[in-house]
Amino acid sequence: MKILVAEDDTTSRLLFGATLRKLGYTVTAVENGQKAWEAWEQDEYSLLISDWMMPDIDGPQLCKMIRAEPSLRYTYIILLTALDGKGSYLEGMDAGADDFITKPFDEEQLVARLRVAERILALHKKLHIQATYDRLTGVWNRAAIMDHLEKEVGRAACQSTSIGVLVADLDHFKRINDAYGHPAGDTVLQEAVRRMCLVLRPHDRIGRYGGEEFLIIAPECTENDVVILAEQIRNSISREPVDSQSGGIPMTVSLGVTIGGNQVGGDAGTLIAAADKALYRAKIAGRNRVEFSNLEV
Ligand SMILES: Nc1nc2c(ncn2[C@@H]2O[C@H](COP(=O)(O)OP(=O)(O)OP(=O)(O)O)[C@@H](O)[C@H]2O)c(=O)[nH]1
Repeated sequence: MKILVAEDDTTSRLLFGATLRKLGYTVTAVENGQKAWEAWEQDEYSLLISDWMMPDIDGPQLCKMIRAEPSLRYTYIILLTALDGKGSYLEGMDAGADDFITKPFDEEQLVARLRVAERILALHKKLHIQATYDRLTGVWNRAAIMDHLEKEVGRAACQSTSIGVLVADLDHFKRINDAYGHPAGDTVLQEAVRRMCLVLRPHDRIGRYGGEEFLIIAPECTENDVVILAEQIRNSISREPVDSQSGGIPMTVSLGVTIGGNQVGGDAGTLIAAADKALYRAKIAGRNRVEFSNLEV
């Protein structure tokens, strides 16, 4: 676990650093709130131990700044205080701190506080995984891939780049369930994701958009690129039947694709609508195919 220590008193800072390192933690120790803020922005720290009183940015201010950031990761914050009084504890908690340690610190008390921090961080991570990933396939769930699409649309607008959006829907999936059973259908979904991931580029992202429907966001794609990527996905999926206890299960996919961003524009909703429209055409035209739709903006 990576810990950031912000403490302007040199002796106390060195002592914290040495004790935490001895306990097996990776520590970055800085001498004021501004440096702590810069370090926190640049790296991922699970825990911040910050002095209350520091020049410029003090402990509670630092807490507020960190809590104001829309970050996926949670930083557990312990404030160091020589103060003793209910008012200040509450002020620290209201600013976003999770716990306190009174200076000079007692090592056993520090270890106990770290145990609590680790427990809370583990719970937070578990909740985050449950809220972000699809349990069956392991890819992002609908909310997470939609969040990503919103961010990528914003990024494409700022940087004048294009963005490819692909909606992939397995064909006649109900028939697969009906013929081979629901557990076999689950296996097919998992294998479909594995095959799609094989052809995605490093910055492409995939999420489960519905039952047997997946949304893929492919940044910096031309119309040609996005169609090629969709064809690669289609080929990868239909290449060979999926192994199951009841024998090989043939599977195919239809894809609707579009591009937005760079000169074309479009918000998340318009992009999805265009890709959906193209998907509808692919289904009507016989499935196991790719269709492209322009944005209607
Ligand atoms: N095994 C399994 N089936 C699922 C899951 N989620 C949704 N389904 C099934 O997916 C099927 C989707 O059926 P439809 O929407 O009719 O689509 P389809 O049969 O694929 O037909 P087209 O999309 O038109 O090619 C339904 O039978 C759902 O019960 C899942 O997690 N596991």
